[in-house]
Amino acid sequence: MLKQLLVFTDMDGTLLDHHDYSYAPALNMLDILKGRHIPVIPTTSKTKAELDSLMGDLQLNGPFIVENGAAVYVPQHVIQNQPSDTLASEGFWVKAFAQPREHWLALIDELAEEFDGEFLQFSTMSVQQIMEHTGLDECHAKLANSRMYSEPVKWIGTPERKTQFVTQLQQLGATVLQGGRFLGVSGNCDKGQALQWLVSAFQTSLGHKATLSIALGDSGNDVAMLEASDIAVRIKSQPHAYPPLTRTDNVFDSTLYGPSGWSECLTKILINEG
Ligand SMILES: O=C(O)[C@@H](COP(=O)(O)O)O[C@H]1O[C@H](CO)[C@@H](O)[C@H](O)[C@H]1O
Repeated sequence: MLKQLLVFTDMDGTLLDHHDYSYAPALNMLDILKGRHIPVIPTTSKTKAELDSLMGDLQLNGPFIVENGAAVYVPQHVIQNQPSDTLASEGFWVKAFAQPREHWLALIDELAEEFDGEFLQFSTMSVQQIMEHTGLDECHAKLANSRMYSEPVKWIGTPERKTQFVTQLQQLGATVLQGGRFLGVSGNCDKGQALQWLVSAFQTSLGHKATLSIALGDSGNDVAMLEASDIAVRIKSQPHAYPPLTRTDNVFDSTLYGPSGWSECLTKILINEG
């Protein structure tokens, strides 16, 4: 194989089942990718704390992208020379793209009165409420609320008011991305910018060897990385339609849901790419 394949994968609804967060149907493909030294790079709205736990479960030890592209974590054993614009922290090179969570909480507060009773947000929800709205257990609900750069918002008002809420947040300088369950409120960052930064860091560290990036996702917050990758895979979702893309080349749509669709499409791509 001439090119280094890189797999950027969304978590909820993609590698993990939307409802029970199982990745069992993807285990065989994860093994195949590991055997072929193809990095699987979680690219998610989840937090560093959640990823610290999930990376071990998935037996992954490479880079990952958190909070909808707000930060990229690259283990120092993967890329030895420090990429520019990164900080060194606990064995990682960390590239941050967004301001801290407190900044976005203050913006949301500015709209709290006008949209009173129309949304919930992690920072004011109890652990029990986060568990109810996510289906996560207590430990994982706490990890999900251990955020550095972004705030998940659960919209409970009408679709029209939601559009007004999002527009006002954008006017205040926020980027708002729709996940499977929540709106992610953060800065000028997305999974696509983070993917591009990491591909470039890999290329530099590999002596400018060609790469082939494959992105897999199911929701609105995956659109930027699906547009930015060499190959885009849209994973079929029970709660919503495939995310709309402007590109039409090198796009695969899974016929199966979540991690089953993930394995289905990667099997086809690996056959094509040899
Ligand atoms: O917005 C959502 O529905 C998900 C989306 O996560 P992905 O970007 O699909 O991995 O993320 C939020 O909810 C998860 C639990 O359902 C939490 O684990 C995440 O921290 C939170 O951002």
